Amino acid sequence: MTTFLPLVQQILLGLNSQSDCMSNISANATAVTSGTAAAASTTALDIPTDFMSLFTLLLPFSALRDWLRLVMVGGFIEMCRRFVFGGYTKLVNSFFITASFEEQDASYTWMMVWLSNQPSWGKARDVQVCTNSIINNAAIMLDGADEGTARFRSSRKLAYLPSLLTTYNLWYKRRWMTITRVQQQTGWYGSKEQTLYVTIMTRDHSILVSLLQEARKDYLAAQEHKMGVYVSDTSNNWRQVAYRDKRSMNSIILDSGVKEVLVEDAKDFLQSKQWYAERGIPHRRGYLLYGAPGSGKTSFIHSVAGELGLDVYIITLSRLGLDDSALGELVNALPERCVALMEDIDAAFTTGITRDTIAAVESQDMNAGKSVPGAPPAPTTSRLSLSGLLNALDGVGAQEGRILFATTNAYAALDSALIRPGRLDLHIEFKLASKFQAQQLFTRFYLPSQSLASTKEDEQDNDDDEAEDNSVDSGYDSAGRDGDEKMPPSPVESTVSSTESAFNTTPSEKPTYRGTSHQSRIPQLKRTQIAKLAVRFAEAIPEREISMASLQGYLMTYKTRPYAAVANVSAWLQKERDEKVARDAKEKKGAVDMAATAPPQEVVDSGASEVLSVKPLALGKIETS
Ligand SMILES: Nc1ncnc2c1ncn2[C@@H]1O[C@H](COP(=O)(O)OP(=O)(O)OP(=O)(O)O)[C@@H](O)[C@H]1O
Repeated sequence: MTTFLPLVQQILLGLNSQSDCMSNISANATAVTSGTAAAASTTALDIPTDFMSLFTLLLPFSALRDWLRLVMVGGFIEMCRRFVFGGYTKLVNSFFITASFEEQDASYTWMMVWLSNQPSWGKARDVQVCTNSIINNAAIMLDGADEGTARFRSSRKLAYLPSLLTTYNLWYKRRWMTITRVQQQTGWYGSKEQTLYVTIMTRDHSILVSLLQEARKDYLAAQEHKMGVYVSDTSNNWRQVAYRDKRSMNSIILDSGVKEVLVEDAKDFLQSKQWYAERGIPHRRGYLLYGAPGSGKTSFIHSVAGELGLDVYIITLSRLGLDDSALGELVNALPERCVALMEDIDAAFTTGITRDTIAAVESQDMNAGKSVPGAPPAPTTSRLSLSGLLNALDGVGAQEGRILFATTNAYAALDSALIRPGRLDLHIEFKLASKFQAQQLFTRFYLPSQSLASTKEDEQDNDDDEAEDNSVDSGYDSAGRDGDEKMPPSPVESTVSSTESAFNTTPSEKPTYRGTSHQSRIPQLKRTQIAKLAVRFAEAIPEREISMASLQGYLMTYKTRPYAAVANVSAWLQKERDEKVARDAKEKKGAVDMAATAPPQEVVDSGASEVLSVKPLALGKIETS
């Protein structure tokens, strides 16, 4: 500012003197020529109109010259500075390799797992502490040894994360390495994305490759008993939302052969990439699991994914904002080997209709062979079209190597194009529980945990068959004998405090209880006893009338009382039937009331009946019966 002031002053002074001079000349000329106004106006101030004349006008001012010199010298110095620093940065960078890991990409989690395995990272002095359960599995765990206390309390595990904007120094294969985590606003609903930058001092790319391989290996090792569950967010990116323990295949009880067929088929598919490529067949496989609600479709899919060691990507067709192109993008972004899961695939195109009404329409349709009034409305508000879904499943961009599982409770309502081989190759029906399933469920439910893993018969089982028929649940055999057997198990009621029982009793002494203890109720049954009870339980269960989920729910109320479970099952079944009759009557009445208030409706023509008609069984269809 101080540089400019003298310059401005000089320019103003110069202009004033020029203008004074001009006025004098003008005044003289006026006097000589008797002062015509026209003459005065023609001799106006000579204002420069181009750059050169402006430059010539300004050049005589010394301050301006100094200023120009300053600008040139300053510019030159700045140019040199940039050149030197730019060259230096380039030189330094040429000795480093930098990799960035976006939060929504799986590699970010790999790096977190890898970090958690680095001893030096555990000693970091500036960390972000986090209780997010997903990251917990991928960062330093603080309370891993605290499992015992966590069992009885709602507990969140603690983990260290690299602090934002802090640079950490580590050594990898004797190379210096820095790690920085930054967070940026993405602009969508204020959402933020995190990026991890890893810089390694090396010119050798194989070091980075080996780091990535190591990180992936660590991740897979950590995942051995776990399974990642991903869903798409509003920005249409896949996000890991859960990290679940794998569900054992043995815990799913289906009619014999069903599990084996599907698992063998899926394993064979994963190993046949070359076979598909040689024959020009897209390397994709689709399974449709259909049938009664609560028959184990979802549980089975999770179990299969665990068995195959694949993550599950849940595609929610009814997600807000999901249209054809978004679905296409999502499917294209699936990793090569994964399980994609579309639950209730029928619901994406039938709005305002419940499962029961679909089932009712199905049964009506199957009986009559044609459509009836009250058929489900045509797709209306969904932004997803059937053709969009079909394209996503097998369009050119559809990911190779993925296994698709779709579930539905309304098989007959599905379009034949959707369920044709190539899109959904194998159709498996899940029915209501058979006697066989009920028996297996009972057995698994009451077997002690250690026996669940073993397939061998307990060798000591044979000796106490006699006592079995006269037995009652052990809880009632002791203190709680007089208790109400229909009541679900109650929590521990003891006059002995937990501390007392833990520290003041010797192994020979047993704590004395006044009430009934949950602990004392746990039945100590042999396999043969359980097997006999299971047979009696299954005898009471009608074939294909109750879902496995309902049976499981019933057994849960008799968690530690197998004898009571068997004794009360008939009463429970009767209650279930009565409730169902009441529900059906209520629904029927609702439907009649609706029909009475609705405007007259035309009978749907054969076009609609095509959609609802029962489809011929596609190739590879399996029924669990
Ligand atoms: N065949 C089965 N074997 C073992 N458990 C089962 C079986 N079927 C259902 N269950 C139990 O019932 C519950 C519900 O099962 P699941 O959600 O898998 O049923 P679904 O067929 O997917 O139901 P929906 O069609 O309503 O989604 C789960 O807790 C599961 O453990």
